[in-house]
Amino acid sequence: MRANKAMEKQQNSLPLHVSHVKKSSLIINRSLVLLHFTSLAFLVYYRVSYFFQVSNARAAPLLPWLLVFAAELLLSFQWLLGIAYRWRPISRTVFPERLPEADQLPGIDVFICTADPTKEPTVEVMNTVLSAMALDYPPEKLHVYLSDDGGASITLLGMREAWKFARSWLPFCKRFGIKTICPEAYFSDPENGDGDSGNAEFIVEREKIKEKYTEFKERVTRAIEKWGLENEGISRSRDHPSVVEVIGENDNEAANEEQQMNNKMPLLVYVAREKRPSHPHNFKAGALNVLLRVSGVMSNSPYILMLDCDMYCNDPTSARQAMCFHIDPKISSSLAFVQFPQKFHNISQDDIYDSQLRYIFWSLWYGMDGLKGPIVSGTNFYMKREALYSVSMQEGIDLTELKNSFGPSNEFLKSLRRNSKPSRYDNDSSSTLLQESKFLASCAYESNSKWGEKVGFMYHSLVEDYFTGFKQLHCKGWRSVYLNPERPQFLGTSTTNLNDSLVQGTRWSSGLVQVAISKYCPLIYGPPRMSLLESMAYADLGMFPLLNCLPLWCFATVPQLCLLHGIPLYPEVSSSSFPIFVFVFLSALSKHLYEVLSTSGSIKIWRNEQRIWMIRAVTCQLYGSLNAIMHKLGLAEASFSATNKVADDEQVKLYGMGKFDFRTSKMFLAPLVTIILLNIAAFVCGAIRSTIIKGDWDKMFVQISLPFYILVMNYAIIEGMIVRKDNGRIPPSVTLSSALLSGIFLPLVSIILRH
Ligand SMILES: O=c1ccn([C@@H]2O[C@H](COP(=O)(O)OP(=O)(O)O[C@H]3O[C@H](CO)[C@@H](O)[C@H](O)[C@H]3O)[C@@H](O)[C@H]2O)c(=O)[nH]1
Ligand SMILES: [Mn+2]
Repeated sequence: MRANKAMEKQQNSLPLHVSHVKKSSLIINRSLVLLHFTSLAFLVYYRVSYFFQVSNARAAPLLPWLLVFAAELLLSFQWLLGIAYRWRPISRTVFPERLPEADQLPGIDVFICTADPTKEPTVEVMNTVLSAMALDYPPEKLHVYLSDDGGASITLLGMREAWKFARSWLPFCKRFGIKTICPEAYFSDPENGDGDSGNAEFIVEREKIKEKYTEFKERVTRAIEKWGLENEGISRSRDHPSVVEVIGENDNEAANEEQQMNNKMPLLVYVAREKRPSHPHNFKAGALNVLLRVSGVMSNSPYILMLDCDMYCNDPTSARQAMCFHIDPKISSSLAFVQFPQKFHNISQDDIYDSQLRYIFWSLWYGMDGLKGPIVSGTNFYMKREALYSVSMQEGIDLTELKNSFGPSNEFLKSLRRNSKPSRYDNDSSSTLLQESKFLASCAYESNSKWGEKVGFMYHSLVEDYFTGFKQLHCKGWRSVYLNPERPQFLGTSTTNLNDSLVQGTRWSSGLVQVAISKYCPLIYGPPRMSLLESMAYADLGMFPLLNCLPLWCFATVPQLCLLHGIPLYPEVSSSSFPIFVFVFLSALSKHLYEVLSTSGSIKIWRNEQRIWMIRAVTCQLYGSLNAIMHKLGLAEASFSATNKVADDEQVKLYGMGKFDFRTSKMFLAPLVTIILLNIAAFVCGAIRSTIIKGDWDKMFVQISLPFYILVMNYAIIEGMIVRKDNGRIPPSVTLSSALLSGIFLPLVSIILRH
């Protein structure tokens, strides 16, 4: 109701947000598309006409030739899909100062997920909780829920401690206008300029709060030590009943103080859903669905902010910024969510693993915003609750039908109808509501319902965000917007070592390919439901692991093996078709270079991104794709291994120096080492053979240049194999065994290729 009033008022006043098309990128992008398209057309013409030559006029056996052509086609197809992102990039600005009065703003529920207290340190998780509580929003309209999939008592204890500290932290932030509302970030950077350092009162207060924060951390750390000893070797995360606790509920002293000082606190709720080994728990999507239900009966805010536990609020204004879109009557009825970028506090200058996902958040999402909006990106978005329920909530819907979709809780069904009227959790009904919440968080609740399939977050894929955004939202006509203000609104912990980055990449690839090879493949499921460009953008993301790993494996091996046998696969330097290949290669590189440079990157960043693109394609994208295929065949189970957020000093140091940390499994190292060894062999032998012995270098020019390029770009791997002596190098045993394996395996492949 209130939100509606706010909307009416808004109708006639100044706009809350504006968008503008990025004209110069649009022109440059479309020109590059035209150039690249023309050169690709020539390339395909060359290959196809070669194919129709009389067989004895052909210089190469058919198989390797077909393989490189297929690889060229796959990469070209991927490029074609990617046009969608470049077509019409837009950017947005908001004017939160034009928002209506606080009492007219709609309620917000914040969902934070944590899964494992050993990988996700409790103090860090509590910092996320505290930062969310300190958002600049009316406290009675803000409700923070933490889902603990670890079911760990230490997390609950951490919440109680965090609540106590919040009673000092929140008023402090408000009183002095603190922007860095995450206490750890605030206190670890004394020069952040937040607050008035000339003000004596502020300085005294800050010292007091700092002390309180240190005490808070000490109490949690002591509790962790105790908990660690008691729980050594026991894992409760898979077998426990549901626990729901409203934090600070029975704290009478606090309640009095709240009243006296007019110092209201947001509602804070701990939820550990029931887990039983016999029940699939559907990872993060399962946790989010439980939070949707529990919050539905407790606060039922019409908007939800989703946060991972490793992603804290770095600025108090994101909620108000997001509301600039959500309460705008012109777009509100079709707007599902406002997405902010994922940005990270632990990125080094070189960012060798592309941990900041620059490409996605600095370029692709602007392009999607010009279509129907960016993809749900896991965290940092303000979602309309109703969009996830995917039923229109008019009165009079059949009750059995609702129960079939949403499960048996009457209390929850009631919340569906009150959608825009949040009912604040109050003491009178507390024990019945808690009972109901525990029921809503039990594992049996979802059986015989449509949760995960038609309602809430989707279970079908390990990348629940991508798939939910696609099937539940954009395919149903909802739209989204992307907002990337200068000051990062959220800051997270990214993976900054090779192992974590590849493990995470394998999970993402597997989840994306799961969708791509199902009936929900965006190219098939999308077009009847959304525009072609939008389907292409979704398809590009869903298929990129497949569209990268196959061609890159091919380019890393086939031309090289053929070079060793003197089989040419490309036109000779003097041929009129030679420039086509040079042009395609340069045009592809320059497109990427333009995108890096125009988003404040450097040539070094460009090189690093090219390198990690190659490394990922032949490792995690291959394994992820295979995993998805095996899963489809019923040969593998889905597993979500959460990334490790505990920093290791040595790893951090190597990452900071821009040096690879090769301490990862053989599964990832073996392909890298094998490919490098093959390329060294091909380059050295091939160059000698075709310049000195045979003198056919102009026929072999491309095939000699390719391994050269690969080796130069990936010098870091050679260095790791041969030059480096530190702990992060590639163990000589791995190099040796890869050499042995390829010594046996490659001659076999060569035999096949020659026939
Ligand atoms: O069974 C689980 C597994 C994970 N999580 C939580 O999910 C979040 C994301 O997990 P994380 O290990 O940090 O994975 P990332 O790869 O960093 O996450 C990215 O990829 C995920 C999909 O794979 C998205 O959900 C995330 O938002 C996105 O940041 C974390 O808060 C976890 O605590 C759960 O709640 N339950
Ligand atoms: Mn994460």
